[in-house]
Formats: sequence, C-alpha cells, structure tokens
Amino acid sequence: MAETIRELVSEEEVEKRVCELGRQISEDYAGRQVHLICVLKGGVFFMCELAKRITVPVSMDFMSVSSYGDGTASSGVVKIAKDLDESLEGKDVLIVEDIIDSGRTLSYLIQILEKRGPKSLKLCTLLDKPERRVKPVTVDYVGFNIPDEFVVGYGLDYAQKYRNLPYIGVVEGVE
Ligand SMILES: O=P(O)(O)OC[C@H]1O[C@H](OP(=O)(O)OP(=O)(O)O)[C@H](O)[C@@H]1O
Ligand code: HPA
Ligand SMILES: [Mg+2]
Repeated sequence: MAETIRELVSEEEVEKRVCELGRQISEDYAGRQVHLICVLKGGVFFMCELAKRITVPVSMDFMSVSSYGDGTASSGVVKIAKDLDESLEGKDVLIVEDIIDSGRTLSYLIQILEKRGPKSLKLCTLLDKPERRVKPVTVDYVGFNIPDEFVVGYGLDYAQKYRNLPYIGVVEGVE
C-alpha cells in the first residue's frame, strides 16, 4: 500500500501555537538576549517561525544530529554531523526542536551542551510524544503533545520526504 498522510494538526493550529510560544518566550526572557539553537534538519522550520515571534533580541546557531536515518525507528546512536559555530559561555540558550520522541537525541545533546558553560539552558519543542520516552528529558516549552504515531511536516520527515508540508500529518501505510 502506498503511504498516505492524514492531517493531525492543521496549518492554522500550528501558526497559532507558534505565536503563543513566541509570546511566552518573549515574556520569560524579558530584558535578556536569547540564543536559539536549531537542531537540524527537523527543527529548522519551527525555529524560523518561532524566531519571528520573539520580541527580545535573538541570536542563532545550528547543530546537526541524527539518529533516525531513513526509517521510523531510532537507531539509538546519536551522531553529530555538524557542531555549533559559536561558544555557549554565559548565554541564555534555548534549544529548538521539532519533536521529542524517545528522548535519546535531546538527553544526549543536553548533556553535551551543559558542559559548555551556558548561563541557562532550556528546551522548546513543537511536538512531544511522552508515551514513547526512553530517556527522561525536561521540556520547558511544548507546542503539542501528540499520540504515539509517526508524524511528518513542518520540518519532520519520513525518509527525507514531507518536511515541507505546512501542517503536521501522520504517515499511514508504512511498517
Ligand atoms: O527523541 P528521539 O527519539 O531521539 O527523536 C527525536 C529526534 O529525531 C528526529 O531527528 P532525526 O534523527 O530524524 O534527524 P532529522 O532532524 O535530520 O530528520 C527529530 O528531528 C529529533 O531530533
Ligand atoms: O514521529 C516522527 N516523525 C519524524 N521524525 C521523527 N523522529 C522522531 N520521531 C519522529
Ligand atoms: Mg528525521
């Protein structure tokens, strides 16, 4: 059976929630600069949209880690494909992710970044699948809690496809 996509969170709902998160973050970081870290590739759409809604000064850096390859199951091994360009020393750092699933990627990343001397380190994710957690992760800002289904769109891929969908959908018809 060919794979199909069933809409889970509409484009309008995502936009509304991203605005709310931007407002909340702007309040929480009032009087400070926030250093956003985008976890590539999945986090890129969310970070760009979120950054536009934040009203305190923003700086950004990018990191690429990967554990899913082309399938729907985590390999359990997190690889850093591209490290940050800048130091985190003394910065108020906010990691921006598309999804926390097993928690393996973020628990690994937080462990590494905490050692780099940020003044604060928080985590913002568009989607959270708490049922699937294998490694505990403290999430400070969540867009939507979602059920245990493999989702795509708004940066999330299945075999590198569907990242460009403007909504969140569930992939159906795959193993
Ligand atoms: O909580 P976990 O089970 O670790 O899963 C979440 C991670 O998996 C996905 O990245 P992926 O490794 O597929 O890389 P990508 O962002 O380039 O698609 C997603 O973007 C998160 O980074
Ligand atoms: O549900 C998902 N979709 C796409 N990528 C992912 N990486 C972890 N979980 C997911
Ligand atoms: Mg992926």
